[in-house]
Amino acid sequence: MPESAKSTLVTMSPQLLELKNCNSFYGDSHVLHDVSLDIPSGGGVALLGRNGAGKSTLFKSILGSGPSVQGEVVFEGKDIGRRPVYERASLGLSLVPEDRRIFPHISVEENLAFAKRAARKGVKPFSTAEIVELFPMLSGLLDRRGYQLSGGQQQMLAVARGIVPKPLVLLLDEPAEGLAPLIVQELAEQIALIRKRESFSLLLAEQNIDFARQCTEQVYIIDTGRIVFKGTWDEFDAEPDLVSRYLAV
Ligand SMILES: Nc1ncnc2c1ncn2[C@@H]1O[C@H](COP(=O)(O)OP(=O)(O)OP(=O)(O)O)[C@@H](O)[C@H]1O
Repeated sequence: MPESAKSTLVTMSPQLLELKNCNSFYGDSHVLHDVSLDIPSGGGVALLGRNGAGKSTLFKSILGSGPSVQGEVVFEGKDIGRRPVYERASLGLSLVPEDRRIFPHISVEENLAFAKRAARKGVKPFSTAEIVELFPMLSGLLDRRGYQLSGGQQQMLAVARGIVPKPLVLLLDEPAEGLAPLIVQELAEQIALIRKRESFSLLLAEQNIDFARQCTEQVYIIDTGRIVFKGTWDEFDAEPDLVSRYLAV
């Protein structure tokens, strides 16, 4: 291998998305403190933390959709921290927010069709048939309007909509919140399966540890706006007091 190629390999980052020493503020309120987080290409990362710990603020800091951020948001090696939210989304970042935000007065099929507009240039989004194959729960619901769906069906639709544009990074903010255990299990299996078939990266904010474990390989814990743990699930399990210290309600 030529020397120049070797040095490129050495300096190339294996991370697709990185937050580097980010401090985020709502006005005078300092919410994220020196947060650094890496999402490897094709990797799955869970972000665990109690209510108010800063999970949604971290997502908004990645997308540039709320707090003011000091520090770097690096995507494919470039600092995108000064770019507007629509430009960051068009790079392949897809957020499924905590409140789902599906359109209540149009059909499931129309909700999915709408999401195709978020596909990157040159990328063919998933067709409705492909999405139904990935999310069998949505078959038979295509004509229903958003408001006619149960909470679990709405969440499936929200996650499906996030996947339609074939993102490079899917950002899922507490998708299991408020769902019945059976639906949570189905959602976990779908996400794990889709991750195996499609090679996108995942950042998953959750309070449901079992759900997060099924969908990801790495774990971060955030507490009062600071990252207090980073490791694999095995490393997480080796420190059982993490749960009582940072995650118990
Ligand atoms: N728009 C805002 N203006 C001011 N403070 C905010 C705003 N949004 C969130 N906060 C505060 O920032 C802190 C972190 O909130 P954040 O929503 O990021 O937490 P979270 O971990 O996502 O929790 P939850 O699951 O309850 O949404 C909290 O103290 C919250 O009150």
